[in-house]
Amino acid sequence: MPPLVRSIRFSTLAFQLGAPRRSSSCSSLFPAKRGSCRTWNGGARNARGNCFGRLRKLCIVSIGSVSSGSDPFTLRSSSETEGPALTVVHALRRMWELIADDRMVVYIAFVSLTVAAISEILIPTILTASVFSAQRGNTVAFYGYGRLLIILCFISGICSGMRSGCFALANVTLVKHLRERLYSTLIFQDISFFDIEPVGGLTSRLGADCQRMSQVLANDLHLILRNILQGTGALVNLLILSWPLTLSTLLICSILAAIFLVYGRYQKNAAKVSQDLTAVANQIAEDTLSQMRTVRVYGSEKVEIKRYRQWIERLASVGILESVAYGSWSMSFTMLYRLTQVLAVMLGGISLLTGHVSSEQLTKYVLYCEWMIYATWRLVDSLSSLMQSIGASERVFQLMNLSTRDQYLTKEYMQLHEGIKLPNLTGCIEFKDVSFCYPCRTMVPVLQDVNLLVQPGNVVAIVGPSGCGKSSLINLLLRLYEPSHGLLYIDNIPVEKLDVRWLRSKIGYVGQGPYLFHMDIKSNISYGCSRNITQKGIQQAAKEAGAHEFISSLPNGYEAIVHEGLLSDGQKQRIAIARATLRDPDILILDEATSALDMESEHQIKVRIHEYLLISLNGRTSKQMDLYYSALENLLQSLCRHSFKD
Ligand SMILES: Nc1ncnc2c1ncn2[C@@H]1O[C@H](COP(=O)(O)OP(=O)(O)OP(=O)(O)O)[C@@H](O)[C@H]1O
Repeated sequence: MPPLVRSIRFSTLAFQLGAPRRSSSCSSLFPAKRGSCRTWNGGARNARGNCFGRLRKLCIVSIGSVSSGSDPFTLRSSSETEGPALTVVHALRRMWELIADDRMVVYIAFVSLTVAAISEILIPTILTASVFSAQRGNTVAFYGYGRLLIILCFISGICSGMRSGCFALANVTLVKHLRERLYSTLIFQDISFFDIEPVGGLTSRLGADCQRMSQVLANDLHLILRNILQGTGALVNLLILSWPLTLSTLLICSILAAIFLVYGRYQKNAAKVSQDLTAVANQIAEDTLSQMRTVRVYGSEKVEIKRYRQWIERLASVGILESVAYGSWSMSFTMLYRLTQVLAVMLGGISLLTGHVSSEQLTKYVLYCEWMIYATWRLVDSLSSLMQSIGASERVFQLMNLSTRDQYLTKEYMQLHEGIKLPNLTGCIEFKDVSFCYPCRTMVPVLQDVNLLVQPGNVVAIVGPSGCGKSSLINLLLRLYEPSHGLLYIDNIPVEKLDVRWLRSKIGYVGQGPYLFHMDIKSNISYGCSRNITQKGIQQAAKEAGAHEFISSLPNGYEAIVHEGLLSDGQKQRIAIARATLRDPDILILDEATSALDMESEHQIKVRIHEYLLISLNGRTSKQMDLYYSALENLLQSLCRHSFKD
């Protein structure tokens, strides 16, 4: 039996703008200033004459909240106010937790790093010894040192390779886990979260920010550890050679570290501001590029370029400040680095002249001095890069810290809370004194004291002016939001007690926007359907929604990948209808589901819903059937926007 005509018990809520007057059955449905609405239920028949033109939903993505807090000149980020600043230790601990299953690679990397650093730090000593053994004419020692140098070169080369490879591997794992965890957290967020978080910002966190964080293991951390080891080795050797000379080098290194502390903090803030600004710029670009037709038709290309430029200019301002800071840091570093070399030669030369050190010791000293300052430079450079990565990670961790929506709360985030699953759903829906306002606009009541009863097998059309709250009723029924006050019952059970996934699997929903996923048509039709679906079943659903013909004419038929421009809005809507009916739902919700269809297609859908109802009402008395037909007729007329003009 075709899915569309198979269901026995169902309620249809069909939504269409219409009569702007209050009916007795929903006298308290909407606040007076929002306009009135009418619940069409069985006997109500004259909705048609009172229908008036509809206004489509306008979605404005506000970026003000994201952008205003990001000040490129003081380098203060909006996210600073959202909690205590993330410390390096805390960020590293979080990353360590994320790669819990792949720590072996990191351990191998650490061992390789240590062996490579030790073998490298021995090289100046052996190098000096081999040169001076040659000077003394000690051939045996010279060749011995030579062999040792070759072995050390091999060891350091092999271990360095293993170190870099293993850290890079750990890095790939880290990015994968980061994105996976962040994506899972975002997917399970409350719908109201997406009302306030711009999608462009979130994709930027998933893309650019996670990638920036990946530098932590692959570059920053491994270079930091390597240079700490090499610097410490150089320091020990210097102390053995001459502690007064070492102290002078240490003094310069301390000045370098102090300058870095200031610079590093600045870098961290700059990274955060850059990430925020990039997220806003991405959001604008995404907004504009996805609405290209509107932009072209309204000739607002230049306005859009200006809007985008405004943000990339701010981003560039931050970049300029960062460059100035980096230049100042480089200048200080180079001056101090050269000063160390001069000091080493001057102080070392004086010590040599006074006979405190030998020429061999002085050579070793100069080599280790060079080594130490080089290690300090690489260390602070990597630390500054680490600061940037930590800055970028702050918002990512904030998002990852968001708790999962209550509905889904369980031990493991992928499992759902166990609620009631009824053996049979009759489809009795009741709104009892329901009031509602959206969490992001708590001062604006959308629904007030709504009372509505939909009996099993009934078709109910809710009509009312645009923005009066029809879709909001559906949002509550689908449990996308919770009522601020009152209760919603399905089969006399409060909806919050029902298993949310089970409930949704019983509902077929066709929304206003014909949105399809970027996957093949077959998968789009069977999307979210838990029962076993055959190709035949999919085709049957498509036939009933009037979609089979145009799908078959596509080059790859049901395998064709949906992309922008492949299908018209009406065709997309028919696929969405096929998706809803394929589920064989107990409750079917059509929220302006045929708005993009032509008159003929709409008529076909009308006929099929008619057939669907006939099967549903099988076995009822003729009186009920008559009442039902007349009610259905009115509903279908209100569904058919073309018939309004007749
Ligand atoms: N996600 C949201 N966040 C905040 N307010 C919202 C949201 N969705 C809708 N609203 C507001 O709630 C009110 C009711 O919107 P709703 O979409 O339910 O109206 P509607 O009757 O379905 O309108 P239409 O017929 O134009 O689709 C509107 O004022 C709208 O601005």
